[in-house]
Amino acid sequence: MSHAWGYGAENGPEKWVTNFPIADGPRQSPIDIVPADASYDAGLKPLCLKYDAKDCIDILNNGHSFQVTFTDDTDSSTLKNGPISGVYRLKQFHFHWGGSDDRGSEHTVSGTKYASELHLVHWNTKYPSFGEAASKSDGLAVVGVFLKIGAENAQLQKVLDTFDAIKTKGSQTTFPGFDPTTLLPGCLDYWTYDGSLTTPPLLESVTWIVCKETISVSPAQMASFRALQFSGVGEAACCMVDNYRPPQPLKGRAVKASFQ
Ligand SMILES: CN(C)c1nnc([C@H](N)S(N)(=O)=O)s1
Ligand SMILES: [Zn+2]
Repeated sequence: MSHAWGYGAENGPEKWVTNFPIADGPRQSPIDIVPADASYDAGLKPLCLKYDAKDCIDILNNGHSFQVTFTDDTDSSTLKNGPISGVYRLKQFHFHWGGSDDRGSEHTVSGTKYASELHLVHWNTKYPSFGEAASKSDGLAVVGVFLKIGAENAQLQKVLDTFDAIKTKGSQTTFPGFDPTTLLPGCLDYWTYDGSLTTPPLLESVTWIVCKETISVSPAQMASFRALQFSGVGEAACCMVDNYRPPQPLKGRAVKASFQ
């Protein structure tokens, strides 16, 4: 790959293996979730997500997506229970989306693609930092939520209202006091499996927790996502669309369901 990774024909998901050979590893993400093949596990606990809006710091266009970053030096915004042991701290959340409403999610459900997918990224506090945790098989836990085209999402709109300030790569603005709980579906039934980061370095350190229930997003709101740019100031403008990795081979992994 001649330059940094991205989602274009020259540097996109099919090319990542050149610089990141783990792209062909045994526990890559995302995957196609087939509910009929998922086994109900009565031992799976309900998710315990407790977030403090005071931990929300800023929002950044990182050239691949936009991310909302949280202070993670205390256990005030955490994920517990579910399929994990111990306490995982919220680091950031971000989204993936398509160039049109018929695609954009990373995980799919029996082949169904959603318009977007929210990822809430957490790290295991048995390790001293996110960076340390990211290299451990039980280091990270990402909660995924599908965005389905429908009614306008008023809570999501609070995030979209910052977009004029983060249009181009590297731009950021303060974003205090946002509670990501408001982006979660009412029902927290989930599928879970052992996987990886879905962008380079594709580290195989993620316990994926994908919610069965979707949240809504309107077509107009999706158009706002697509007005963001992969490109930086002074570069040829390139709309931020199709920033998703397609499903990867399951390679014998089990997908468990927290519900019957
Ligand atoms: C360093 N962090 C927080 C992340 N690195 N890669 C991430 C991927 N975008 S994902 N989709 O969360 O695996 S998130
Ligand atoms: Zn992601």
